[in-house]
Amino acid sequence: MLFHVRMDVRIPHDLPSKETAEIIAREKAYSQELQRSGKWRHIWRIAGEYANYSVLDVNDNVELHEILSGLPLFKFMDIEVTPLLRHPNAIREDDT
Ligand SMILES: O=C(O)C[C@H]1C=CC(=O)O1
Repeated sequence: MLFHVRMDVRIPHDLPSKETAEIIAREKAYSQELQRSGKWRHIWRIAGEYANYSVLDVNDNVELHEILSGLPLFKFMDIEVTPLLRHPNAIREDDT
């Protein structure tokens, strides 16, 4: 199942910089591992914002929730999820 996910990151300004750097490093490792596994298909920076658009390919809503709630930055994010399905006019065969 494909999901489009928007993540807006709002790290409190008073979080110590060492802690911020450590969370961001863990976030990178976590998302890159999921990208390597194929579960996290796309991640795009939204120009001018500390936010991203991502496409995740997961088994079900439960797995999506587990992945998103496991993000090291989860508690500092606003997340918006949109379920996707194949468009009837799509011509790419390898993109279900
Ligand atoms: O958009 C961001 O920078 C937050 C984030 C979510 C996954 C990731 O690798 O970075």
